Parts: sequence; C-alpha cells; structure tokens
Amino acid sequence: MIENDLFLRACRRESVSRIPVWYMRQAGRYQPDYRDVRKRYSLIEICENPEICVQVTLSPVKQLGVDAAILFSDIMVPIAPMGMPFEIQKDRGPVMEHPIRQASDIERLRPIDPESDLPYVLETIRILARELKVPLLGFAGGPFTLASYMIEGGPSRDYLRTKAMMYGEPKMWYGLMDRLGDMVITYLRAQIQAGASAVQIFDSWVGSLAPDDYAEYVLPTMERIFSELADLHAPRIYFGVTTGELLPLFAKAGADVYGVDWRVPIRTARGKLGRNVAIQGNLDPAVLLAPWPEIQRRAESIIDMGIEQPGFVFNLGHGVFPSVSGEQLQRLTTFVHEYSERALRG
Ligand SMILES: Cc1c2[nH]c(c1CCC(=O)O)Cc1[nH]c(c(CCC(=O)O)c1C)Cc1[nH]c(c(CCC(=O)O)c1C)Cc1[nH]c(c(C)c1CCC(=O)O)C2
Repeated sequence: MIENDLFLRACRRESVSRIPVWYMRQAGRYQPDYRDVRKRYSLIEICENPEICVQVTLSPVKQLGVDAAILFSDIMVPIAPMGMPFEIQKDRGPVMEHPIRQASDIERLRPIDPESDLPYVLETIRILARELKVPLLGFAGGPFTLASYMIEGGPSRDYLRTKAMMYGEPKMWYGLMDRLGDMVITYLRAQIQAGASAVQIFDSWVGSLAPDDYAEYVLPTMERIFSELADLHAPRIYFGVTTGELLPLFAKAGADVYGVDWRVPIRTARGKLGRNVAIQGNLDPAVLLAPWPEIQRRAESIIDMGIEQPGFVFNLGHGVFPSVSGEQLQRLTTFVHEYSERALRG
C-alpha cells in the first residue's frame, strides 16, 4: 500500500511538500549485502527468484529512504524469451552468443508472453506492490539500446554494426524496431498490470545518434510505445545519456517525464522539452566521490532549478556505480528532502 506518493505526484506535475528522490541502479555492487547475495547467485538467478529479487529491490529503499523502488532486473531479461540467449559478463555487461547478422536472425525473433515467459518478474512485482510503502517503478530497455547489444554482441563504444544496419539495411532495421517495440509495449503493460505504478525506458545509448537519424530510425517506435501505454495512466519516463541535442525530438515521443544526464542543465532541458512534462535528474554520479560540501553545493543548484516549475524528481544523471559510498547516498537523500522542503516553503 503506497503511503508516500510524492514521486507519482511529481511525475504528474502536481504540488509536492518536498522533492522526491531515487537513484538509477540503486541496488547493486556498492551495497555490501548485494555483494553477499552475488557471491551465491548470478544476476539472472537473482532476477529469476522472486523471494531474493524482492529483498534486493527493497534493500536500497530501506537503507537510503528513497521515494521510489525500481524493480531489480536488467534490460536484457526479455531478450532471451524472444529467442536470443545472452549472458551478463562481470564488469562488462550483456554478451550475446549469436548476434544479429542477417534478416533471418530478425525474422525468427518471437513475441513474448510475460505470464508464461517471465512469470518470476510478474510474481516479484506482485509481492513488491503488496509490501512497498513507496511506488514501484518497472522498466525496459529502449529499442535502440537493446538493438545495440543484439547486433554488436556486447557493449560497444561506436555502435558501428548497429549503425551500418540502420543506415544501410533500413528494411532489416525497421523489422527489428517493430519487434522490439512490440516487446517493450507487451512487457511494460504486463509490469503495470502486475503492480508497477510507473515505468521507465532506459535508452542509455541512443545519444550516439544525430537528431535527424533519431527522428527517422527510432522516434516512430518510441511514439508508438508511449502511445500504447497511455491508457494505463501510469507515469511513463524516458531516459537517455548524452541526449541534449535530441531533447526537442524526445518531447515528441510522448513520455510524461524525461530523465536527463549532467551534461544538460535542468533549466536548459526544460527549454528544449517544453513546459508540459516533468524532468528527472541530473547529478553526475562521479560527484558522489567528492567531499560532502561539493556534493551539497551541486545538489542545491540542481534543486534550485528543479523547483522553478512543478514536475521535478531528483536523480543522478546515470546509474550508481560500485565505488559509491552508501553513506553518501543516504546523506544526499536526506539533504534533498530537507533542502527542498525549506526551499518550497519559501
Ligand atoms: C545499459 C543497461 C544494462 N542494464 C540496464 C541498463 C540501463 C541502465 C544504465 O544505463 O545503467 C538496466 C539495469 N540493470 C540493472 C539495473 C538495476 C536496477 C536496480 O537499481 O535495482 C538496471 C536499471 C541490474 C544490473 N545489471 C548489471 C549489473 C552489474 C552488477 C552485477 O553484475 O551484479 C546490475 C546491478 C549488468 C549490466 N547490465 C547492463 C550493463 C551495461 C551491465 C554491466 C555494467 C555494470 O557492471 O554495472 C545492461
């Protein structure tokens, strides 16, 4: 039962008494108890075991006092039931056994049925929805970001194979975008119907595209995804990294909230996105390694810009990383609550 709905109110641009805060990748290796669990289970085994997955999802909420939980999973989880096995390699990320190389690799991709393909994800969400006092975020990867792993075969810096297909084999590319768009719609609808109160699309690597190419090759699929999720009335968040030049096009995708990284100031992001959406972000996670006064100074500046208009959620500009101190995150969470409460009182 949700008792603290600040996050949902901010996503809907309603008035709040203080700014809600959560952190991307708030569950992970910076936590000693997460590292203990990972000694016994792989990441995928955690995701496939509702009892463990619930505890991993709950632990940062209890430890940090954040205003939202995010389902512990990975963007690659629904790719396996589409017919593409993968593994998560330590300190590297997702690696595909047989990356996409030809049209038949795309044609053989299957639609997912979350209840039969991913029952453990929906069971985890149902348990969390009963136990949590703050909203639960579900999530999926963005089609471009997912395609980059499926085509490159693993993490990439320049996405050469992905872009070669996008620019040179548009029929194949749109066939892949259509299938991944269908999967994201089906997967997020199932997460919301199981109990997620909001959803986020992590399109982490889409910032590698030029605006015209994003508009041509990716935006139509994003418009379809957000439009197909509208009737469920769960806030839809769209996040990417290095997306400053894409934001005017991001605004056309139809999300309710846009997550931005530290490269674009909140005020500038609002200018590019327009006034009728909420903003989430955008502390550079590396700042968490600086002394507390520097963290506080930057958090104040972000909050001062965030509260200039209704619809602001404090977050990092990308995920928490392993060497971050849990104590600093705890201190930052308390600071955001206290500083924003005073600032909003005027
Ligand atoms: C690009 C991406 C992936 N997965 C995800 C993204 C988008 C978010 C982002 O951009 O950071 C999404 C994701 N994956 C994971 C989360 C955590 C959710 C939560 O906070 O509970 C989230 C939000 C678990 C995970 N997924 C992964 C970890 C790493 C720790 C581990 O292997 O246990 C976690 C906590 C593995 C993974 N998975 C992926 C990569 C690149 C890696 C390796 C990077 C790393 O090692 O941190 C793909």
